Amino acid sequence: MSTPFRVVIACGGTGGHLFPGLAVAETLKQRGHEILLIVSEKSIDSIALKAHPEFRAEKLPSIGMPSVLSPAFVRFLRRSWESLGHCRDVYRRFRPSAVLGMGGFTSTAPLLAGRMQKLPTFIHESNAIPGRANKLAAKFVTKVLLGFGACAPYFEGKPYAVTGTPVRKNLGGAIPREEALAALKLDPARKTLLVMGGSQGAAGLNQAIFKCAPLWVDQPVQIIHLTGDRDDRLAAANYQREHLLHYVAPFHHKMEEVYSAADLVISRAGASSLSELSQFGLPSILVPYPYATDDHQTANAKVFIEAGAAELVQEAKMAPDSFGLLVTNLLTNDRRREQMAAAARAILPHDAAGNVADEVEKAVQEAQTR
Ligand SMILES: CC(=O)N[C@H]1[C@@H](OP(=O)(O)OP(=O)(O)OC[C@H]2O[C@@H](n3ccc(=O)[nH]c3=O)[C@H](O)[C@@H]2O)O[C@H](CO)[C@@H](O)[C@@H]1O
Repeated sequence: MSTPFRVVIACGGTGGHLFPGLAVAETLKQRGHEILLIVSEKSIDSIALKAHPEFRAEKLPSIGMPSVLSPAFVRFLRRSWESLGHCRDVYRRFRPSAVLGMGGFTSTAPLLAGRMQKLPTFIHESNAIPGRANKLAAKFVTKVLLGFGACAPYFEGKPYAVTGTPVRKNLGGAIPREEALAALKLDPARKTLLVMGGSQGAAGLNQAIFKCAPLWVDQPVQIIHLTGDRDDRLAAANYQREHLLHYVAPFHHKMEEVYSAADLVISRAGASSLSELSQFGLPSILVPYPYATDDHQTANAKVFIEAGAAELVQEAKMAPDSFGLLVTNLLTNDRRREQMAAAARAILPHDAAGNVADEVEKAVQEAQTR
């Protein structure tokens, strides 16, 4: 246990930065440290923070970096400069001992201000291909923390540690399968297929699954489909017509229920989803979001494929017959699913939030004894 100190965590802009950042904040707070969150002016940040009144937070006017040739680039520079000044003011009062940036351009000014004060500074990159803001910040931070070891070559020559991507704390642990199925009003005698997009669903994936559904009708299969905002009614109507037992929701809050009920998962390959599949030890078929920056979801998925934890299917190649057959083959092959589940469990470091907190504590202790 280290002497309490103050940490800035810059984690605004998207759920992908916010939720892992909040998980680290909770862990550091439990260890007695004081936290200041720096977020963006976006509404998602304010909504997420409402659930965490225990943390102080500052908002920054940073925006994403446009092309250097775009007229918006001047505005970007002005806002970044204002953000840097604001961070320096805030640090004068808060007196942090370390700064952690979870990615995105809301992190850049806080990290730079930390660097100017010669504090230990960290970025966390949750994807297998880094985002632009992290590539830029890597040039001046003390250490890079990674969700996937596969990302390390992008930060050549830089000290790094593979911590995993922190999973939000309000995600409970596994519950007994029967209990989870009862909560979802599903049948314990059937195999359960869980279909999920990212935090906002996945329209393309939904359509592809609807086309496959008729193939599973005569089998002891049921489906949990988390559709996102738009397709829930369509999904329920589809499965009713096919007489396929189902639980459909646009968004499910108690993800531990659906993970504990599932025998096989069809999912996008976002960093948090993959961390959770590893934590719950679930076999999966990964269908990367085709328009993700630099196709980073395919790179994320490949980590699972190479470890034998998942199958990869690109959305454009999701032909109903072959995809339906792949699902059936996996659902009827218990041994293969068990092997995939064991591989999923072993693939990522668990307690990622604890690992990130350890790195921060270690660096602050070193800085204090110097
Ligand atoms: C489309 C896109 O570019 N997505 C990116 C976005 O993640 P995005 O937020 O889309 O996806 P993630 O897989 O990282 O996270 C999804 C989260 O939503 C939760 N969930 C989902 C469905 C539901 O009904 N209930 C629920 O709680 C999951 O438990 C998980 O915690 O940022 C990630 C981190 O940079 C990237 O890896 C993703 O590629």
